[in-house]
Amino acid sequence: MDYSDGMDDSTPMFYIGQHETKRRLDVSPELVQHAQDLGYDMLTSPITNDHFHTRVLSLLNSYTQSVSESSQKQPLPLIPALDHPDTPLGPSDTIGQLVTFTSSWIDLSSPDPVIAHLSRQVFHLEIAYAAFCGVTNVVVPGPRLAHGQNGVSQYARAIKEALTTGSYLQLHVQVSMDGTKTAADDDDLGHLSRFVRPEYETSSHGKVTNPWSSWDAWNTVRSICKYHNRLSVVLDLPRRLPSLALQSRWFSEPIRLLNIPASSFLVNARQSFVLSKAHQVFIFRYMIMSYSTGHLSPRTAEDAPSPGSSSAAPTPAEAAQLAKQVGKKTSSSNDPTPHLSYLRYLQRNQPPKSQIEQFGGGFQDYLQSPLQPLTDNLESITYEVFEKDPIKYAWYERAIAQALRDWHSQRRSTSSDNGAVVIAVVGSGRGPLVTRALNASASSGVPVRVYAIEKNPNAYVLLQRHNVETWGRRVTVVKTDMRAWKGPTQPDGTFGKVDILVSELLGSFADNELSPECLDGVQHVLNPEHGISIPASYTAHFTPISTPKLWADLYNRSTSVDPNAFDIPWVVMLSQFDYLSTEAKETIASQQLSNGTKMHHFNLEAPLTPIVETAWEFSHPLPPTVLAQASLRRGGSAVGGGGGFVGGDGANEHNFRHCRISFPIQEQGVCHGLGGYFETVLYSGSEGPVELSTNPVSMERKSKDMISWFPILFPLKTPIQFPADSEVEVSFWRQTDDRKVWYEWLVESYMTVSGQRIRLSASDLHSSKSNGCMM
Ligand SMILES: C[S@@+](CC[C@H](N)C(=O)[O-])C[C@H]1O[C@@H](n2cnc3c(N)ncnc32)[C@H](O)[C@@H]1O
Repeated sequence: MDYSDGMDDSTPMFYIGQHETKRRLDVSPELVQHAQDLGYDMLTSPITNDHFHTRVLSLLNSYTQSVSESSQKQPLPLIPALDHPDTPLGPSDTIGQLVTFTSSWIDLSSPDPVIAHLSRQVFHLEIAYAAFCGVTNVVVPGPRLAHGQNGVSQYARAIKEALTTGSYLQLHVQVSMDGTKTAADDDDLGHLSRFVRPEYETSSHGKVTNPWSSWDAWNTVRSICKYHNRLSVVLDLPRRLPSLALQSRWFSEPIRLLNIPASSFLVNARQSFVLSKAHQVFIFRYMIMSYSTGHLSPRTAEDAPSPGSSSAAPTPAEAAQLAKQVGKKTSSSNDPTPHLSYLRYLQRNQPPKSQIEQFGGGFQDYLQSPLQPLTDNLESITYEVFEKDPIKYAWYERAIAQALRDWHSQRRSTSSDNGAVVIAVVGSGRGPLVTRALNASASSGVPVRVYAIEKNPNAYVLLQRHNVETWGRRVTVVKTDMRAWKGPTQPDGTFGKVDILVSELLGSFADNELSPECLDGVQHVLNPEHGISIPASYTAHFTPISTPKLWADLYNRSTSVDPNAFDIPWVVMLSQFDYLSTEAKETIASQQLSNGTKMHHFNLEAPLTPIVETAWEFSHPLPPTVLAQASLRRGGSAVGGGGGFVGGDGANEHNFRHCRISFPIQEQGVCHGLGGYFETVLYSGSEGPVELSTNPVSMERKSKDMISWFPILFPLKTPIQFPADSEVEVSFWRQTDDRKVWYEWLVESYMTVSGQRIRLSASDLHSSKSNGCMM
């Protein structure tokens, strides 16, 4: 089968994945087996059938009649318990292979109290029976958006109540990606909304046109349900996908199932069902995410399940029909499951994973407390992971080699007696940067004398071993805190100076592993005339993000094991999240279809660029005056060094930082925290800068495929909700006393109305002081 051909805009011929309510077809284990023989993983089934539906309608009819005949107030109708003919389901060994649906003809968000009351009863009867049978997956049609916010809250309340039933039920709220019609909006004759009394009628037949309305509704539902971990989304993919901003927002949500209606498929010139390029890109991204977040259990490429698509799961009636056809399957044109075959084709032809996706497999959205290499001694395995980075060490080698070449060409004097440039790798770990310094010397032809300084006594053993086995005893290994090192010991017992200080003490937010404090403390060994530091400078960057998944994780921690969870900056490979502030609105591109028509979609070639701002910068070496003042405050002498690390109040004042930055917000959203990144200039000389970056805006350009650092998350205890076209203002502090360094952060939301700037809401002032880094 060839899916790659030009696409046609004609309407597909048949539908799959509609859950069956009209017929009573019991979900037997044989039927489930048939579906699996056809290559499906799951089967969809309604929880109740039209027998039950008819019973409820007749109850409503008799109630309406009795109200019209009697002048007295009638008690609200009560639906009796389910009867055996009301449901195709029963407990069985195969119940786990079902995706079940609650009735789409009820209206939990109805403004009419009678309809709402009946709907709630139907819903709770169905949920209770599904839980009793051992069902795990229940799809609930989303709220009717035309009923407005009140209807959504009412709907959310019912969902919250349902979540207390059965501790294994996963409730999936079915919403359309772009606010268009969903199953809940069906207006067939049996829908309860047809029976709404005139005084409660809303514009429910009016079209909801805001594409963000279903995301808004979902946001309300999950907020009211406190980000419950058994509550997720079934997303209906329309034929034309909405803006990339809205798509990207959905990616940050817990999507468990994609529903791809047959009407969203195109037919190509070879009469095969295919999806548009935009759909393919969306599905590929979803596939990566589903596997990485454990939504789907990965299998081998050949027999991997369809991508969580309820479209790929047939109904009992379809499975029975397809089971009859399967024997006839001889050629591709006779394929009884063409949509499923196409999804499996996409699955086999996914784009290759990036370095970071390969390396980070299993780490996506996994919260880790930041390393504190100054206080703690790292284990060998941690160093081993660093050393796998294909970029970081190569870039350091480039930087050192360039510095040596410049040194040589500028005929600078050196701090050694034999003209060799003195290099000290401070915080050398197991020694990879020492090896790179020696390589740089060899490649540039500039002789060096190398010192390896490390305070971790265990890593020190390996450094000594390397020196004997690999470096030919060319390196002087010293076990000490770099701040206590007095410099290279000279033959006369005095201490010499260093020409180039090489260090890698950077954390995910640049300075969070106390690189500034350590480098200040060792700067006294650096040649004051022309000594250089690699890195020369580093900057911390951040941007507001939405990350419901991580917020839910932190909320659970904060209510159980870790009450401070929201006051800790977490290192995390951000995966299921959305940038809230992006460069200007996206552009529209059009694709010419083979029948001549044009299909418009948001420009996939120009993805949205986040706005990531610089919080602050640190440069090394410090100007001598700043260092002298700090040293005096510390109680040491203004010249020389080793005056002790921890001193009087204000000794580290020069490493205090503060910023207040405003981010434009294009679309409505919820901020759950700040994503933090860094950039560093290792060396900038006659050949231009050598830089590393984890900043999403520059990482591709500066250090593509670097894997050593994940971003850092500064979370917010109370998510900040804001409207479209507003502003988020972030205040950030790097605080320090004479013992510790920590961060404080505050997020506020503003909107300008008729020229007046209004403060809408604000987060708590968060502080990581109790978890700060000891100096
Ligand atoms: C992030 S690791 C980098 C190790 C190695 N340079 C690499 O790139 O693989 C930082 C190293 O610096 C060491 N370190 C941190 N603070 C130090 C200090 N004040 N004095 C000496 N070593 C320090 C840690 O023990 C650790 O080995």
